[in-house]
Amino acid sequence: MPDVALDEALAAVAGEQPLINSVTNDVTVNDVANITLYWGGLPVMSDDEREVGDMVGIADGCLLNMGTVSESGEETMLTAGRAANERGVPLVVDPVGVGATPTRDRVADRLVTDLDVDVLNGNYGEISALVGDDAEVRGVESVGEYAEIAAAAVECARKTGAVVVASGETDIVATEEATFEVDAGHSMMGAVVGTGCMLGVTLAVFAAAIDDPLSAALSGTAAYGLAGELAAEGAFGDYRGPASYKIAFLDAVAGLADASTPDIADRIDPIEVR
Ligand SMILES: Nc1ncnc2c1ncn2[C@@H]1O[C@H](COP(=O)(O)OP(=O)(O)OP(=O)(O)O)[C@@H](O)[C@H]1O
Ligand SMILES: Cc1ncsc1CCO
Ligand SMILES: [Mg+2]
Repeated sequence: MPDVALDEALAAVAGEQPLINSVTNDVTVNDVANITLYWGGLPVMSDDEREVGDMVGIADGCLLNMGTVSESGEETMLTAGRAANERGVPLVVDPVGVGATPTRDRVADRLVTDLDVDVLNGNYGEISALVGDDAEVRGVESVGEYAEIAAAAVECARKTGAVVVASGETDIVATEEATFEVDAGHSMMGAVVGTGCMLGVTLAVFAAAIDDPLSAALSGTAAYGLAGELAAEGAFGDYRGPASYKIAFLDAVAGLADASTPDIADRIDPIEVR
């Protein structure tokens, strides 16, 4: 098992205060910025082709989220990703909606082929689609059954060289060599648009502060789920539905370091994948 203590991970983030450049979608950009700050990082959203390489060059982490990608945005993401690779800046890719349309399939393929991706996150449908498994992605939503999701995540790790986080009721974290189930989170997280996008930038924050991408992915995924649970328990105020839950969840992220939380190691189980 890699090293995954929650207090150490949060202290590493606080110590680093990593600057994260997110090239992300127009839908959840503000949530992605705020959660970066609430973890203890610094957000910037440069997405101008002329500037983005320089900004990523001085950043500590980079997120590429193709949720509303355009023709020019595709080139901007590749420029940002190449700058990250050249400068050794940890790179996270969220191939939002891959599997839904041929355009998204092509963009996602370019991102994972042309770039060295450190951590790749997507919902079950997206991870399955990336490796050519049967997947039902309607717009950006994963629908359908994914009995083989762990095998798909391992195949995706093999194909991309990234640490893969397949999000859903149980999150799967996979490398070519090892696979883990992360049992943290709450069903309310699935009722809020953008929890996958915010997981992506969370992984960038943790990867910027923790050298080993697998430790970063495991601790980031588990910490994120714990915040979701604390919010659902009402530890950050009562919620009345998904909109107020989102606020409580963001407060839980900001307050996680000071909250009394169970450690994350017992939420992470190595699993065998055929
Ligand atoms: N039923 C559930 N139980 C526990 N956690 C959940 C559940 N549904 C979603 N989550 C959590 O919510 C987060 C987002 O996962 P999800 O797979 O819904 O992302 P997504 O489809 O990419 O979201 P979006 O496109 O809205 O950003 C993950 O951390 C996941 O663990
Ligand atoms: C709804 C939606 N459409 C494109 S990106 C996005 C945000 C959630 O992935
Ligand atoms: Mg998503």
